[in-house]
Amino acid sequence: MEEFLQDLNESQQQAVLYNEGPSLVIAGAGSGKTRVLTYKIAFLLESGYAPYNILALTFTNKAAREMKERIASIVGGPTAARLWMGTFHSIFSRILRVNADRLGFTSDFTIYDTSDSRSLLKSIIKEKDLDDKIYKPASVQAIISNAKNALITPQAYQVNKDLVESDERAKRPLIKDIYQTYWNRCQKAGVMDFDDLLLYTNILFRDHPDVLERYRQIFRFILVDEYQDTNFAQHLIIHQLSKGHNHICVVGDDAQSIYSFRGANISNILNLKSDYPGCKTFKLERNYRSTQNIVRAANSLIDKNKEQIRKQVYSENAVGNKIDVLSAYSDFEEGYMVANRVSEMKRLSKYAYNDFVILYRTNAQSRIFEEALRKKNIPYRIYGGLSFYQRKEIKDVIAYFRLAINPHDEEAIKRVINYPARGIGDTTLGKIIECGIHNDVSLWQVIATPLEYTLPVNNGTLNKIQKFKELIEEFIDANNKMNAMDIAELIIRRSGIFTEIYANRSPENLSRQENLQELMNGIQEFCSLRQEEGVEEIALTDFLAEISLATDQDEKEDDDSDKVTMMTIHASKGLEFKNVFVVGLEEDLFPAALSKNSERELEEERRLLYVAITRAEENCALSYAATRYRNGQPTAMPPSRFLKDIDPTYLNMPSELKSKQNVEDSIYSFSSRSLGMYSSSRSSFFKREEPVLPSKKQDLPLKSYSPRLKRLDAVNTSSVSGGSVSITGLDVGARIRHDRFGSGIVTEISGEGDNRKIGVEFEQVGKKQLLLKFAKFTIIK
Ligand SMILES: Nc1ncnc2c1ncn2[C@@H]1O[C@H](COP(=O)(O)OP(=O)(O)OP(=O)(O)O)[C@@H](O)[C@H]1O
Ligand SMILES: [Mg+2]
Repeated sequence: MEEFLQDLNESQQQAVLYNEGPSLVIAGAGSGKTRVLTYKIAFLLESGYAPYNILALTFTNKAAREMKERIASIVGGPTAARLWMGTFHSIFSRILRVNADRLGFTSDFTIYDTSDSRSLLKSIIKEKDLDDKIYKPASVQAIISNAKNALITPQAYQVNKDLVESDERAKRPLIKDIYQTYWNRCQKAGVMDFDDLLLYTNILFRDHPDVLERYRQIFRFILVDEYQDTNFAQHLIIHQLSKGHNHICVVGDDAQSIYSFRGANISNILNLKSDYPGCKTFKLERNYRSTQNIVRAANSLIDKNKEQIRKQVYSENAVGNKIDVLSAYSDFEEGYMVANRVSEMKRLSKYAYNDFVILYRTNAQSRIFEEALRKKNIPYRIYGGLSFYQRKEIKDVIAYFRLAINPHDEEAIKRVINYPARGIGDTTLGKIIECGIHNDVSLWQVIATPLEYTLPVNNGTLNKIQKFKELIEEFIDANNKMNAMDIAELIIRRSGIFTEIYANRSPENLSRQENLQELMNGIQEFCSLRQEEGVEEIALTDFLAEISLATDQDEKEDDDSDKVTMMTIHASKGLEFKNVFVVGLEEDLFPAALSKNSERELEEERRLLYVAITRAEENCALSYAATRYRNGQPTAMPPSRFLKDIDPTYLNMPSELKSKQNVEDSIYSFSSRSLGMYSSSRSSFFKREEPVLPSKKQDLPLKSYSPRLKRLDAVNTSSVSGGSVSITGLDVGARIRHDRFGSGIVTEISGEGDNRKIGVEFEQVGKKQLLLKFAKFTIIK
């Protein structure tokens, strides 16, 4: 047996070694499922599979990168680099680009994020003169998204009796028309939304058997992590691709299925056996992550769910501390309690800030913790929320980027046709849209040839439209000739955004300037990484493809400085931290108010808490507040029913819950007393401040959003760039430290001038060629 398999226990080894047919590893949290998948890939490579014949799908890009690094340390970097490894969306968008013509798209299609899709739906609802209180854009979006994930196209939707009748009962009979219009508009604009990436992949494979056959030949072995959160569209893609060879291994935990609102279907894993006859199941029972108390507490919680595959999970780690239940009078106090604990634990133990995570049910809860941590000077980072690429000034610039690549992109046109202001108002835009619909062409076609489509505007307006058209054409032209960095700068300057944002130094503009700078840093970093690997010309398209598919967890991945992490529980899937705070354990928040009507949804909320608790290695605390500001009002919040689902043997309950014997009693007493207590009996230490409205983005400390900026600064001061300085001590045999690849030994130096390269054998990622002109590293003596 390969030596590296010694890192696994016996049941894990069996799962890795089994190779005679489809297999499923189903096991509780922290039992090494991801580890099994990682080692299985390494094992397949060692047994002769070529890396480009292995497809491995993960839930986030970050997870893919981490897995790749681990595999690289076993089989070497270059081999690991050639694996097909990534999220469903990133892998299948690559495949769609290559085969776009089969679907009536070009390979330059752009991608609508959730807010672009919502904005298009809003326009459509308005154009159709529908009431947006009945046809709520968010609900319509969810219905269309569900339909797409169930592989129901608009044509199929029209004739699907169940769906049509259900819409009629809900007095929204025109959803089917909205869906059809939305579909046509995306096609005209040459864009795909996130759900389309999966839907079109399915259509591609269904309608083009030769393409399916080609990818079946390529993907000789398929592995999927977190299978419990796949939806029907993903499940089917995998099923199609693995048919024939049946070389497939999926891992998952039904108790951690938490994405049903995105169409994830727990039955995909429960019914795997019927889809893959002969599928062999492996169970892993030993948890390596957490203390015994944490594992037992989590087991006792999930035990209350009816729908589940029963599992034994045990830990042989230390018994550990009980889970602390922290009771606060208010959300504000909850923030302080957690912040105080963090500093105390850090002071008393060996912990770094990185060892702490605060997990919440909804993004909005982060503000109160930010405030408390900031006051105590505790550094933190937030994942998710208003992501960097969702900020206005960034979306504006990216809209121009998108137009340089695909001028038909409707949402991008709408966003910037009059930004910065160029006298093309809403009325004119309305006419352009109408004209496009009337002639069945894209907005860009109308803009490019307004006379051909008899756009009803005066000559002054025609002139302005002409100027906008010339601007975009200039960008398209430049995009064909320039690299990503230069075209980005050209766009920012020529579009007028630069003048707009650098017009003055108002605090708002300063923050926008920093964001623009940060965007440029991001592009620069993206380019230098590729250049170091020898890719000379990096196109804007490559950068855009990369950022269009970022997930909540991916955003700040480069920031490895010492900070407390905050994120939603959804984003924490698969991760682990020494100390975990799960906050806001209150009725109507966790479980969420809407989930309380159905047992099924309540079970999903319970699984969510199971996921949260099982992120903890050493300590876990659960907190709740008796009152919370909601919709600008202090609102009484009874403690969550889930607190009583956990076996009290593993909990340190606050005395008020203990004395009442059970939480249920206290649910009632809490609601009646809490408001009075809120104002009268608070200690002065937790002085209440004015209720604060959700913080504006510029209130947030910029640093927590600027890991790239920081990183680049760090690189500039501590390392050398081979192109501009003559480097003494850089010889074959020299030891260097590279910012990203870690340390390694120079094995060769070749080339002249701009083409001068070094070959480096890195400890972690194996051999790499670096172009000296771009490479950034330090020579270690
Ligand atoms: N055989 C083993 N020996 C030592 N450590 C192990 C072993 N198996 C797993 N671990 C460690 O236990 C932790 C949990 O493993 P892993 O993340 O693979 O679990 P998982 O089942 O994927 O968890 P989750 O359900 O949360 O995704 C990791 O830190 C991993 O390195
Ligand atoms: Mg895992």
